[in-house]
Amino acid sequence: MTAYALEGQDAIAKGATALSTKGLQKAFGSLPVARDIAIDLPVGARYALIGPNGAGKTTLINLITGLQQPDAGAITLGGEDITALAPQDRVKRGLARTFQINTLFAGLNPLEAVTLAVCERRGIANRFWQNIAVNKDAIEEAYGILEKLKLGDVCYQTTRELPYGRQRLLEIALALATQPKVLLLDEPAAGVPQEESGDIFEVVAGLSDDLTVLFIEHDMHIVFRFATRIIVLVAGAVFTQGTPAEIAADPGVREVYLGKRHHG
Ligand SMILES: Nc1ncnc2c1ncn2[C@@H]1O[C@H](COP(=O)(O)OP(=O)(O)OP(=O)(O)O)[C@@H](O)[C@H]1O
Repeated sequence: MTAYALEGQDAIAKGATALSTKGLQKAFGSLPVARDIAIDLPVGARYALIGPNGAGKTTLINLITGLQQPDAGAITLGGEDITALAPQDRVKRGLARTFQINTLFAGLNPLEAVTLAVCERRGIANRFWQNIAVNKDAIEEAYGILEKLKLGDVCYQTTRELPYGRQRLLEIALALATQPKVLLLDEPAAGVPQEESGDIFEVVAGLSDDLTVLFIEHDMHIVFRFATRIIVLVAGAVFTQGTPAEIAADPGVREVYLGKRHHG
């Protein structure tokens, strides 16, 4: 076996599909919210998922992460079928999403919070409070993540005192502590002043080429600036997908947004 093949067992090869869904179906009572959804995200993608309110964007993320179970269809991560796995087992295999920082993390500083998340991944979280010195490697890894997220300069400040945009970046840092291959971001700049939301996406765009990112965003300026490809969801189904230029020129997409315009 070549060295490349050995590496490939753990890393998803470049040019390969990182995440895909096939025939994904979900209904809440009589309301179908996922209708035969088939998407493929190649390794290193920076894809946007857009669509009018209630189109089913968050539901699709919930189905992919395992927070909700599909009625039919399959989800594969790096070629492995993960449809039946619990959310935490999907995280272990390299699927991460962001969550709003909880009150525990708000009282810590970013270095403590991300170190704790790194220790959790390494299975040494119970030692975290006992002897910080034994966690030197974890602290270094956490600091490296914070630097990537441009949070190195505030790593000792209490999280709840950080500007909101920086708290949102910390949420991404916490997700990166799980060493994901695929990162799902549901409106990562929500609540951040519009002039600062580009900074968050700038940081996301600059993350490793090996990391695959799918983000939901309502601000079309941001979507067209940062997405390499756009998937348009309407009424639970993929309406169309394409490059930003293709989507911008698509009269059908324009109609969806102008006809039912809620955002940007
Ligand atoms: N747990 C649930 N039970 C019943 N209906 C739900 C549930 N979650 C979502 N829905 C409904 O499913 C539809 C899709 O919701 P979803 O949040 O996935 O849309 P969205 O595209 O993310 O919307 P938005 O842009 O407003 O966040 C909506 O009509 C919503 O009211």
